[in-house]
Amino acid sequence: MTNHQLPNLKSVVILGAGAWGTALAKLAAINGHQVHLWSRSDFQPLEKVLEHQNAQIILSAISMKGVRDVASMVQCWPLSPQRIFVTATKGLEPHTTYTPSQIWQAAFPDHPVVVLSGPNLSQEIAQELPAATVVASKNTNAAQTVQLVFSSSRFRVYTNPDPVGVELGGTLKNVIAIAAGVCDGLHLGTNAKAALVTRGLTEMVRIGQILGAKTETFYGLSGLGDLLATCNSPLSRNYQVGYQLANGKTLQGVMANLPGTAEGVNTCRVLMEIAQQQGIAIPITEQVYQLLEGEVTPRLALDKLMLRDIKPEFDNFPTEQIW
Ligand SMILES: NC(=O)C1=CN([C@@H]2O[C@H](COP(=O)(O)OP(=O)(O)OC[C@H]3O[C@@H](n4cnc5c(N)ncnc54)[C@H](O)[C@@H]3O)[C@@H](O)[C@H]2O)C=CC1
Ligand SMILES: O=C(CO)COP(=O)(O)O
Repeated sequence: MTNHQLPNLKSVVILGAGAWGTALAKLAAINGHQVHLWSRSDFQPLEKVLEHQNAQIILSAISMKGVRDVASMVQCWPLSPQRIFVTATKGLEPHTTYTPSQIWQAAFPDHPVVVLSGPNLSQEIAQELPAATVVASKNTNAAQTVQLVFSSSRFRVYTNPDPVGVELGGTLKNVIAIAAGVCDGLHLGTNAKAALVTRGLTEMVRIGQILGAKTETFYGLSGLGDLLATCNSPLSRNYQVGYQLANGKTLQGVMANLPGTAEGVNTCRVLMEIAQQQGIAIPITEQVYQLLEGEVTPRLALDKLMLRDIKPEFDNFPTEQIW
């Protein structure tokens, strides 16, 4: 499929007019689609927007803390099952440990749900710098429809059949990005950063396997790709949290001045719940958690990671096949 087909223009409602919702609205509008960007401060109530707009695609770029409330609000309005939901949120719900797409799918069991996630720092996309992303769904037609809506010469969109894996890549890397910010804030060097990001990816795969993701997905754009972008850019709010903590700021002080949402802070807490329930080792996440809770200093967190028991690099390495 190419994105040079005759335009099949859609009506798109984007929920959440933060940095990411606004950038995505611009991408769809540039392609000629009819876009309504809704936020809770909109002069029109949500039900009026859904009624008047007759949206074929409803995309949520709401931060994690608001997803369930907004999904409940949308549920109050009758929608035919052809309407496609797209979720672009990168987070996990506390206690239920649901991903955003699981919340949308539970609220709308008869509708296709598509996850949109990738290395997509919104400021770069708003400047029309080139980027790529992934749209993932169990419903291939729905994923391809969303692919066409957003694809352009500036935004390359791939499909993927593993929505949980794509969603978790974007969510789990936020915690590693906080650690990467600490690493840079402490000026630990390139070797340390490479080790941290690589072991971070191992940790993401380990959690993903427990939560039903396909391992291969973590080596694609929505996993490794987003990990590299977020761990290497001061544009990332999660990276900024770590960087500023390493420079002696308090979490409260950092969060008060942060432009927008750093989902990694809450995701880290949810991951600790999952690790305790499932008995899996997530040492980097654990140190980020202790740092966020004020239980360790950045330097002590580093020492605790470096002085863990020595072990093989991989848990189940098939040595006989290698030698
Ligand atoms: N900014 C970025 O570069 C990217 C962000 N994301 C993800 O997209 C999500 C949103 O991020 P941003 O737009 O940057 O955050 P933001 O903080 O700029 O915007 C969040 C939006 O959610 C809305 N919201 C929160 N709770 C709500 C509620 N209860 N009811 C109605 N609206 C509510 C806010 O009003 C705001 O419009 C996050 O999960 C983030 O991880 C994903 C890719 C890129
Ligand atoms: O997810 C993002 C880039 O893909 C945005 O990262 P931050 O939320 O850390 O700014």
